[in-house]
Order: sequence, then C-alpha cells, then structure tokens
Amino acid sequence: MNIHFFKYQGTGNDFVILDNRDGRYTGLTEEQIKGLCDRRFGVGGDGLMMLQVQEGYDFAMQYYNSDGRPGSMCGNGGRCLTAFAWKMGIHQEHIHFIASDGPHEATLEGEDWVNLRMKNVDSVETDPAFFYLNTGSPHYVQYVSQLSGFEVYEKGRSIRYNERFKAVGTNVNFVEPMPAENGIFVRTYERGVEDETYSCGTGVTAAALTYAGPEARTYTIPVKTLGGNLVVKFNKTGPHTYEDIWLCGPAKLVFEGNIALD
Ligand SMILES: N[C@H](CCC[C@H](N)C(=O)O)C(=O)O
Repeated sequence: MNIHFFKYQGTGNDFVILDNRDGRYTGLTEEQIKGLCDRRFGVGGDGLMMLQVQEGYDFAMQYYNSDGRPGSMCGNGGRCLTAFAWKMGIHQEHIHFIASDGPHEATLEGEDWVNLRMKNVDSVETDPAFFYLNTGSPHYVQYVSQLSGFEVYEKGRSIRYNERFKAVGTNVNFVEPMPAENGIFVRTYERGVEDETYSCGTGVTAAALTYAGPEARTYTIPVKTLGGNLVVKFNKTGPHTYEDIWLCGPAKLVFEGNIALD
C-alpha cells in the first residue's frame, strides 16, 4: 500500500499526518502505525494523526502514539493538525474539531502559528511533591531545580512505571520557574513514546496551570521547551478550576512524501 504522508512539528514534537477524509487509511494496523513513526525504518514521529470527517465539526482528530496505539489528547498534535486542515482547504476563522477528549476550537495567525483551546480543568490533585491533573491527557507535574541537567528519562520512567501508574501510564513533566520571564521551563517524559520528547502540549498546559498564583484571574504564562517556546493563557476560576485555556505556538510542515507499506 502506498501512503502519502505529511510530516509536521510543533516545538519539536513531531507527527506523521495522513489525510483520511476518504477513509483510505482506516485499516492501518498498530504495527504499521508504529513502523511509520519509526525514525530509522519509517518516516519518524512522536505520533501519527489522521484528519477525519466528522459531521457537525470541521474535522475529527485521530491520534496515535509512536507505539502504534491510540493516545489521549495531544496538544501539539492538535495544533499541527489544525495547520494541516488549513493547508487542505478547511479555511474557517474559528476551526472546530473533535478529539478523544471532546470538542476543540482553534485559530491560526499566519500559516504556522496556532492557538488551540484545551478542555476545562476542574480538579487538580496536590501533593507536597507533585501535582496530578488531566488536560486531555494525564500529567504528573514535579518542580525541580537545574532542569537542564536533570535526568528526565530515568526519573520520568521510574514514575511512569511505579505502582500507581504502571497499568495505565502517565506523562511526567519536570518544571523549573524562569523568574526573569515570569514563565517556566518544562521537560516531559511521554507515555506511548516512552521517552522524553522535545515538547508536550498537554504537559506544558498542565505545568502552566500549576504555576498560576493563588488569585482567581486570567494568566499568560510563557513556556520554554527543548524544541521552542509556547504560551499558555487561561482563566483561573477557583483553587483548582481553570477555564478558557489556550495553548499557543508554532506548527510547521516539515516535508511530505510517499512511503510503501508491505
Ligand atoms: N505530545 C502530546 C501528548 C500526547 C499524549 C500521549 N503521550 C498520551 O498520554 O497518550 C501533546 O503535545 O500534548
């Protein structure tokens, strides 16, 4: 089978994207998706997404992690798929799509900057050592010092596979405040990739929410990742409740091509 693919990246979180509006790629197997995401034997990506038709929406987002299995919501993926939908002719000032965690709204600024509305958050588990919350995907958030030299892979992996999380898994974010920028630096170990990625949109969102002060008001938090900069804007409405959450940043086409699958 010949596959025509598009490769996108958003702050270095990279994805293979397929236009599946006619259903031609619906039968791809877990092994085939894993193979397409393989950086040596395939196209390479942290995940694969399909652009799908969905009545009542501009499109549906079907997301798979690089292990070939369906993942939960992917923030950078949603931004990249929005840029791709625009390229495919879905030209709306406000784009509405449905993903595994429900409806999303997105706007573009130019061709490769996407603002993506994330689902509201109505609870956060707070522990002296960490926060745990769901921004479309589950995220463990821990503040550390000297994040540049931190062992994200080893420490992230040990949390992801601990007694509590090993069955279902979790994404694990390590966060360091950047006082001069009034922002944060975030590094993430991703479930389903089972490695550190250059950026994780739902993780960056989760980390930014935990960085807000105690006051209920709107916040704008700049976030640095290994792959570039994002901005998270939201309205904190109570001690653990957040609404009108927007993840904003670049989403770019890298290349497109064809690959034959056996
Ligand atoms: N990279 C993604 C997160 C993918 C979620 C996935 N790792 C899972 O837990 O299923 C993001 O930008 O939000």
